[in-house]
Amino acid sequence: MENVTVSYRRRKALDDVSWSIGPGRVGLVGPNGAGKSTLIHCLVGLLRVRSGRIEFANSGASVGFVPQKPELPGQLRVRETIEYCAWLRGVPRKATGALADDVIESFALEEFATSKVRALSGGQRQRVAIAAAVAHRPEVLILDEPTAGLDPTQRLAVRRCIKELDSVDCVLIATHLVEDIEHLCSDVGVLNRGRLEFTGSVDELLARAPAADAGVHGSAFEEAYDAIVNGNS
Ligand SMILES: Nc1ncnc2c1ncn2[C@@H]1O[C@H](COP(=O)(O)OP(=O)(O)OP(=O)(O)O)[C@@H](O)[C@H]1O
Repeated sequence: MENVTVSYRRRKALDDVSWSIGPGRVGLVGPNGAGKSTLIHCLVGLLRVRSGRIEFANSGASVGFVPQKPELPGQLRVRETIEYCAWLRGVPRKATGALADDVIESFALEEFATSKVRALSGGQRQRVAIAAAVAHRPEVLILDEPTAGLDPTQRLAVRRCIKELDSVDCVLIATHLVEDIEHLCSDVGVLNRGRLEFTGSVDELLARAPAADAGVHGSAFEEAYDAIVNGNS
């Protein structure tokens, strides 16, 4: 993305953001209201970019998206849901079954495959939402807060699924949880008040942690993040 600015009324939610994202798993962090969802909505086409531009390396790239609160049809069974989502993304009906079986296996969803979505726990539902978003084999996957509100065991299960996404060239993960970034991402962008204040590898971000107090109040990642967002050093 290049020089992307988005305003709601006159207030800038994204302010001249330029970022070359991926390949690999890339994190997007920032405080509440920093503009993370706005940036994601621009990438997936839910918001029209009127100032600046967004381009994918492969111009016909298919993009999968799991929003902050994925809405899945509760009355459908897990396998049907995944097939239905693949079909919605243009997969021919006769090919959806095999693709659903593939993701059900790689996400270890076999035991829920015939359960109705409304009977699933939050973590199970999130895994199904990710499986449904990748069944059509997109090159890019965008996840908005994929582990929010989950208990530690469910969080681990969701992270395991994200790590299984070998076929996806680039996964962008917006999250409040620094552990998600530490465990999943090689690169990270820090958004603050609409401005991209840091982009680089997780190691480069860690190098921003102030030496004093290291590890006393939080992890090195949290200290580095705080130094960037609040100028604390
Ligand atoms: N539809 C809208 N109309 C007006 N202002 C909006 C709208 N959507 C977002 N905003 C404002 O734009 C700014 C960025 O919001 P955004 O939701 O992108 O941030 P965020 O980083 O995703 O926040 P959070 O972490 O709380 O989800 C905020 O100040 C928000 O109040």
